[in-house]
Amino acid sequence: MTAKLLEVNNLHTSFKTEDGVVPSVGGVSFTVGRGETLAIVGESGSGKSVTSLSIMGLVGSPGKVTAGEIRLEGKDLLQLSKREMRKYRGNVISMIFQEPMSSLNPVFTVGNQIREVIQQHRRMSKQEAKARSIEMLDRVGIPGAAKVAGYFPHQLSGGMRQRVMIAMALACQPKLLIADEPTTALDVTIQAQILKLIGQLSKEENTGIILITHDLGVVAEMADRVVVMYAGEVVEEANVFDLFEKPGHPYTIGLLASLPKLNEQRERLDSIPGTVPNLLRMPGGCPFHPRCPYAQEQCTKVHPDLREKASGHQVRCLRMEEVSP
Ligand SMILES: Nc1ncnc2c1ncn2[C@@H]1O[C@H](COP(=O)(O)OP(=O)(O)OP(=O)(O)O)[C@@H](O)[C@H]1O
Repeated sequence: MTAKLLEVNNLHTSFKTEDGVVPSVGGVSFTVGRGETLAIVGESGSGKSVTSLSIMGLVGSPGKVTAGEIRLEGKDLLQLSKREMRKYRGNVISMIFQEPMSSLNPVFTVGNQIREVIQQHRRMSKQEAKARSIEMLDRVGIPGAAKVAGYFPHQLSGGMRQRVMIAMALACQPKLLIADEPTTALDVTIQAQILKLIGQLSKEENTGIILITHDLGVVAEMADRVVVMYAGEVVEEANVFDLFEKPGHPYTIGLLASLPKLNEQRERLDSIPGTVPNLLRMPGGCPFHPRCPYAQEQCTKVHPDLREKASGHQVRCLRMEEVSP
């Protein structure tokens, strides 16, 4: 059997702070296949971004990956030198961030910035790389790509800047694309266009995608499989249909209840009471128990393992058998 495109095994990433060591990611495992879209969902602070930065090799001091494996086509990225990792980034693995303005350089034209990425990783003349950058701008649906290549980032709208970021991220045909809240900063119609574009380009190139979002509507639209994170751990993993139809973790059920449904008029949406725990002062037992309507005494004492609910569907809950949506 050939290795999965990406295998993350028991990843631990923590930050040293004045108050103590923050265990942001505490033993996360998942896989992404070629051409597959895996969504990682969870409230703010659940560890989604730190997981993706760990994969990119971009966790900076005071953060550190302290244990685990991140295998891309079988090769453990955590064993690569900084120099080797730079060859992977932007090339084999790319990332699209929420706010393109913070990733684009304001003093260079967008065409130059895409060309630079291409030339960093491919043996191409300046002319060839320039042509490729215009071709990429065209592919992401930017009208008048040759002209726009000469624009500076501030001359473009938010949606156009995000298209430029996608063009840049895909210019070297990465095998894995990490999209961290790629559309949160955009208005709803542009969001839909950008998501469609990412989906379409990944299908054409068989790119694996990790989509990080707290928007379950986006998950339903885009994902093949879903990982739900809570307090730095995976609490549920399932294919997108099972997750929506037969959620097994009370936290997932809470997230789904906060999703507006079509043809349903409600005064206000349900949200999960309470907040994500402070990782420095985690409650004993199951980290979700203080907010969980199913919690019993055992939940305050025993930390649950992931268990199989059905084939390909895992849940980290002691009371999984009693939980129903
Ligand atoms: N530089 C840092 N120093 C200390 N703690 C950090 C740092 N970066 C992240 N953390 C902590 O790691 C935890 C996980 O953060 P992360 O950004 O991965 O969450 P997230 O699920 O992506 O949230 P969001 O949706 O808000 O981006 C948080 O408790 C956060 O406070």
